[in-house]
Amino acid sequence: MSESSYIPSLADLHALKPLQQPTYPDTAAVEQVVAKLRRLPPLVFAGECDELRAKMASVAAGEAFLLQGGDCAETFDGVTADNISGKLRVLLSMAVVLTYAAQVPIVKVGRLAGQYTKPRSSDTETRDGVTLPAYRGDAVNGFAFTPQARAHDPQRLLDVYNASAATLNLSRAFLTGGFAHLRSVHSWNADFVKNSAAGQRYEHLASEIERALAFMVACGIDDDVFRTVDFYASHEALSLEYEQALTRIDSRTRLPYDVSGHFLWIGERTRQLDGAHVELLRHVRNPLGVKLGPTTTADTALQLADRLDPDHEPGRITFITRMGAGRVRDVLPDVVKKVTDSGRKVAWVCDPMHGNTFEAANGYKTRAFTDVIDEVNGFFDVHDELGTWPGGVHVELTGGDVTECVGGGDDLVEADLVNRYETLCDPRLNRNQSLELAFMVAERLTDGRIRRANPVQDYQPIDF
Ligand SMILES: O=C[C@H](O)[C@H](O)COP(=O)(O)O
Ligand SMILES: C=C(OP(=O)(O)O)C(=O)O
Ligand SMILES: [Mn+2]
Repeated sequence: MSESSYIPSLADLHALKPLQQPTYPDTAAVEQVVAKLRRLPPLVFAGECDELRAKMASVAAGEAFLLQGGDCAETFDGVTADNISGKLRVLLSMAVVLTYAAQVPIVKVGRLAGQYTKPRSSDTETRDGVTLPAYRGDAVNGFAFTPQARAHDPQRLLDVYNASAATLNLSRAFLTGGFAHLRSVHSWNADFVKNSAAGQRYEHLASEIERALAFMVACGIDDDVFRTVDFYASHEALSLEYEQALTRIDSRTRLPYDVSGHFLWIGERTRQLDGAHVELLRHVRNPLGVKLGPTTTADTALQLADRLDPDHEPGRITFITRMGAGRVRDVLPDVVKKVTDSGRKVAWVCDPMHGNTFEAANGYKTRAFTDVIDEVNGFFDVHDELGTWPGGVHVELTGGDVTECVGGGDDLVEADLVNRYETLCDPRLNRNQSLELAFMVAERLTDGRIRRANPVQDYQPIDF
């Protein structure tokens, strides 16, 4: 743990030649925006970040499971009540499936209220012979394919702050105001999934929960303890201007926290050991994620852990592995084994999305649900084999009925992608596919729990 109040300056960070940054033409305008951001109040309370770090320590210790999900790229237009409640609904229903079926405490973290900046494979995009800057998320530029929209505009960082504040405000209101009450477990299911196999499975489980709650109430137990849930916000800490301006000294501890979100992660493309993103985040006290792709070596993971968490603080580091379905079984074992053998207890989380993207024949960027499931199975297999804890999943999803990933119960095919392809960056699981994933993960967790409880007996997986 860094016990110092030191916060690297933006000039020092830029001297490290950060990757994936916007090119702002007007430096005075950037300075003005940063000065405004510095005056704005924190979006989250540092004490909440400590609370989440303690929960992530339970994940690392094998006593809880992380569910982290939301859009690949949030958009300013997407800050609507329907959209926000849709994402919360799907996350709450997934969490209830995991908690009830697998009987493991679930740490719930949204990819929201700050997920506005995207690293890209290419700096430019070409359409019909016209080349413009690539879309880098609403924090940087607009999606419309015009030179005006694609120009990098620092004023957008203030819009990110406002959109994130509105999203957090409504999320907190929903989650503490009754929307998340376990009594509402049926109402989180959307009409369009009620008739699907996953939707019906969910309805069945929701009815069981309702009966259990009614039983408790009849026994004289107040079910008000189920009225609210703990929920946290996370995003990739990519924009140095935004993240540095929102890094503040906490009045309780006198230590720096990045108060733009509770949990921040460093992306696969910006996790260089001596890079600016590692430099900024190693000085903040938030729980941190680091994405690890298929080229990661155990040494790299260990060096990152040493740099970001020199004191081996419980809950500080989460490695979010995204190796791809075809690589996870080859690459992950050595990384997990060597990190574990070093005595480190990190949280291991599977992102089954980013290693499984491909372009469909009709040009849409998509992912196959079978690959997503295959990577999650590979992740569980590797941890089962090593006796380590598969600590969570990190998923790009939405509450809507979109058609962005192929496969799943509705058997979406490439020709369906055109119907509701709404993401501005990567394809997300729709609500139905997300629920199916939750049931699959719950089965793996249940199998593991039974195996641990009865190590020498044969067992029949429970059908719920
Ligand atoms: O969300 C992750 C990245 O920003 C995204 O996968 C990059 O996509 P690209 O390869 O289309 O640039
Ligand atoms: C950019 C992302 O992932 P990665 O860094 O793993 O490519 C992301 O999670 O949106
Ligand atoms: Mn993505």
